[in-house]
Amino acid sequence: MAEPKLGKDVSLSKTDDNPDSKDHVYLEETFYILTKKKSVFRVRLTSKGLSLIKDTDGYSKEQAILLRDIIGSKCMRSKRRRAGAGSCVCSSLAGHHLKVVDENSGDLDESDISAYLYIYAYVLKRSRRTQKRERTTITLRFRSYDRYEDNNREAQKWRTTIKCLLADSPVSYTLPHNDKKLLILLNPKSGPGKARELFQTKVAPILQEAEASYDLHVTKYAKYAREFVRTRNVYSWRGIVAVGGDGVLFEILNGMFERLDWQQALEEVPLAILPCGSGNGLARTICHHYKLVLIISKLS
Ligand SMILES: Nc1ncnc2c1ncn2[C@@H]1O[C@H](COP(=O)(O)OP(=O)(O)OP(=O)(O)O)[C@@H](O)[C@H]1O
Repeated sequence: MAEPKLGKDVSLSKTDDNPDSKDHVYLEETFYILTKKKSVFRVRLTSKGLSLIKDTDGYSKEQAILLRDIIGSKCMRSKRRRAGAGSCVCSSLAGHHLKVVDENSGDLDESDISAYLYIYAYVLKRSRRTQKRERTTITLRFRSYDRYEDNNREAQKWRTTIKCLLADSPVSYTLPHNDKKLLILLNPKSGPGKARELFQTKVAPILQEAEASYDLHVTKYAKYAREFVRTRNVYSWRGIVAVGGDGVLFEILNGMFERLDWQQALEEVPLAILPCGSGNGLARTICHHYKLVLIISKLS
């Protein structure tokens, strides 16, 4: 059954910044929240990010998710319901327990023709003493059309536009693609020896949401990272990420400087550090210098 234009839902989390409303608007749709039927949301995708405008009784309130906090998005389809499970997908959505699966999963709910767009953001939250990034998922449900394929096309349009904006490439109907992977050099001995676990539990899921593919190399001995960077074709990666303490980044830098093409390599291949050491002094210094927030995640 075809839904009217308003027949779309959005579940969202609050943020405190507002993008400039004069920004270029790429896409705009109206959605409503099923739990609060009178709440109508206009969702805008602008060059600054997502703008969620709630209109109630002539009064309008705007919330925003800045583009710099958005890391990726994914189109999903609802999951086949098991016997005894709730019969209404919409109520699950309202309770944030919507079961969605990948489009090519064999577990699809063929009776739900909606396409769901999940947008992943890590929003900076400041309190008096701490600063942290909070994972936020915005779910947009597309069901204006009576065929899944048409709803999915709409959702894909949003996804492609978000991807183009994130990649800083011209907005088009085709996904921008960067076929280069990240090179991750991880020192399993750094700090309390938890780098591998931290990477798998905290970092890998974020890279997956961002659709950032990577080659992971675990260092086997001291000077492994240095030798690796000195001898490999570093241009085949889009960047090198040190996962460990100061030592592993120091090795990477030394490896770069030992190359004959060190100048070009340093100019073309960005370096990064994911602090997992004991002191992480270098990461702290870099963050302090660039006025960035250093967030050291702990295993729970
Ligand atoms: N597989 C390995 N086995 C033993 N040592 C290694 C291995 N891989 C790397 N190393 C060495 O471990 C040293 C220390 O690593 P790293 O700086 O990452 O951790 P850390 O000293 O605990 O952290 P921090 O410098 O923040 O205190 C590095 O200089 C590196 O040469």
